[in-house]
Amino acid sequence: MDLKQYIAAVKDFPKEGILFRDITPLMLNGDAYKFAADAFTIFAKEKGATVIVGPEARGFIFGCPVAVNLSIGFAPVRKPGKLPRESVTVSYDLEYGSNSLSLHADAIKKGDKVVIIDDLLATGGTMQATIELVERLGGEVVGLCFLIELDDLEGRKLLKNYDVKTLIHY
Ligand SMILES: O=P(O)(O)OC[C@H]1O[C@H](OP(=O)(O)OP(=O)(O)O)[C@H](O)[C@@H]1O
Ligand SMILES: Nc1ncnc2[nH]cnc12
Repeated sequence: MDLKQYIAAVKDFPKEGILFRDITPLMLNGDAYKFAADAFTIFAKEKGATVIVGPEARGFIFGCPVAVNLSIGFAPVRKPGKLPRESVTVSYDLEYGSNSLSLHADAIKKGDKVVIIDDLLATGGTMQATIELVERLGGEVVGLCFLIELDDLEGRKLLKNYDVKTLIHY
C-alpha cells in the first residue's frame, strides 16, 4: 500500500522552516492505519517483544494497537509532570526545541524484550532518550518502529546499534 498519499505536508508548522508531516489523514483511513499497525505487529512478533513502549503523544497512536494485537503490555513514555508514581527521567533535544521524558520505574522488568514505536524519526533525540529510559530499567531494546523517517536529519546514525523498521521515507 502507498502510505505516502495519506501524509499531509504542512509548511512552517509549528515553527518557520519546519515542513511538518501530518499523520492524521492516515489515521482517518481505516485500511491505511490497519496496514501500518499490522506491519509493526509482524515486526514486534518476529522480535519476540514482551512489551511495547511509545513516547507521548504520537507514539501512543501506533504503539497501542500493536500491543493489543499481540496481547502484550504497553508502557507510555511521558512528558514532564504526567506520571504519578516513581519514574526515571532523561532530557533531550528536538528538531524544534527540547524536552524531558519519563517512564514509570516498574513499567519495564529486567530482561523484558522491548519494541519502541513512534510516528516519526527526525533528529533521533526522542528515540535515543526513550531507549535510555528502557535500558536504565534493565530492558533489552530488540527493535524500533517508525511510520516516517526524515532521512536528511540522519537520526538513524544515533540508532545504528538497533534494528529499525520504517514504513515511509522522506
Ligand atoms: O527524532 P526527533 O527529533 O526527536 O523528533 C521526533 C519526535 O517529534 C515528534 O514528537 P513531539 O515531541 O513533537 O510530540 P507529540 O508527539 O506530542 O506531538 C514525533 O512524534 C517524535 O516523537
Ligand atoms: N517535520 C516533522 N513533522 C512532524 N513531526 C515532527 N517531529 C519532528 N519533526 C517533525
